[in-house]
Amino acid sequence: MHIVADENMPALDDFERLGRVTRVDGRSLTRADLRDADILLVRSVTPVTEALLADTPVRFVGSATIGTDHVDLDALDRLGIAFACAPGCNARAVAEYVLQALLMASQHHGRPLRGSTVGVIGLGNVGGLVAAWLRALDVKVLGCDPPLARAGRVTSVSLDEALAADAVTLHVPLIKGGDEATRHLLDKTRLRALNHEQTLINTCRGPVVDNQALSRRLARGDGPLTFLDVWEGEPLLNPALLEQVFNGSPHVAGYSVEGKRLGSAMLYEAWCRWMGEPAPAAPAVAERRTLALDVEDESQLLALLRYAHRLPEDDQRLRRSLRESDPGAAFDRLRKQYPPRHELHHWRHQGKVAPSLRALVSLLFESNASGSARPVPALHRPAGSSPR
Ligand SMILES: NC(=O)c1ccc[n+]([C@@H]2O[C@H](COP(=O)([O-])OP(=O)(O)OC[C@H]3O[C@@H](n4cnc5c(N)ncnc54)[C@H](O)[C@@H]3O)[C@@H](O)[C@H]2O)c1
Ligand SMILES: O=C(O)[C@H](O)[C@H](O)COP(=O)(O)O
Repeated sequence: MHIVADENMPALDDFERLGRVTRVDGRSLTRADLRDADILLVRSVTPVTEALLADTPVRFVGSATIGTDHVDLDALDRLGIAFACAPGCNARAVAEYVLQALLMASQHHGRPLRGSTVGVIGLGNVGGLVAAWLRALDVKVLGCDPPLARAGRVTSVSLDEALAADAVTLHVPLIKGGDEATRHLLDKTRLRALNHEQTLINTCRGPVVDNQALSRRLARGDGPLTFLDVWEGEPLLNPALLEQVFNGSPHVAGYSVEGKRLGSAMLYEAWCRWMGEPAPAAPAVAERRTLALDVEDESQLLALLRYAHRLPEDDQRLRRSLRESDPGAAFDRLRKQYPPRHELHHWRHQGKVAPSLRALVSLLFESNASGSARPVPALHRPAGSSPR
């Protein structure tokens, strides 16, 4: 068995037991790399197209990501190739990023997060978790998810109602065309309606916000306090826009040690399911070390989140990278060499917690390593195909 895998995927031990693993640069991967490959494992930087896979022996493609806008599922269907991805694998990492951004914004605006309103656009794995954490803090969540509302799974406000909140955070998939398109969901008109008292956070996909229109909006000086983790045109971003945002990062909101490992493990689980083999046992929960910090107010809550990850450091590294001769390569290098960052549930919390923060702090440290909270891989089987 020959497995071709993106060089930025950790924890491929299970696949290594299955056969030979060749590591490749996901951005420059070509069909020639797949001439004798059975399995292809990618991350979000590899466009998975008919041109890449036609006339190769690949029978299974796995993407260790939540987003799948880089994958042409119809082409995989036509070619009879199974596809797996990892919904929810890094949802906690993104939710911690968003919570930290919201607390930074509250400090900047000089008003508490508790009691404010937050528009959460998209209430799936990430948005649903963000909403649950915020409700635990007595934040008024204006959740907007028309597809889930149509399925009767949530109640949804309109997009314009959600955009009127004190802060707005985006968690939709990138859908480039058709009736459900989310490309430029925040266009010139919607961006015009946001003001300097508000906060805008985008951690889903760059093109969900019209970046040119956002830059023009921010240039007027009365736009929202903006946090961008994702950019139109990655790995090249608009340097003027980075200058204008309050905090920028190189598409790393989901880059936790746990999220990346879980992404790889979920693909192996999907492979076993595809092959009709028993699922691997969930890894034993390691003994957790203690994180001793009191959380008696929102500034201490911010300090707690920063014990795990400091958002301003992502921002400083990204701004420095723009001074390099090849900023696109620098953006990718920041992602490849991202310092190990743990999700909070890696530790066991000890310390005084204000009664108003107890519900949230206990959710932040809840383990999802096993049981019903453990995310399940998605496996797409092309009609009539079989693994053997
Ligand atoms: N920056 C990062 O590192 C990072 C990490 C993980 C995920 N992501 C991105 O975040 C996106 C969301 O992740 P998720 O796990 O929550 O995905 P998900 O599929 O679980 O949830 C997406 C939700 O958006 C809803 N939706 C679709 N169109 C909508 C619209 N027009 N308006 C409102 N809601 C709409 C869907 O019904 C769904 O409930 C992913 O698709 C991925 O692109 C980024
Ligand atoms: O969709 C996702 O899961 C994230 O955007 C993912 O973390 C992006 O990281 P990449 O796959 O590009 O390494």
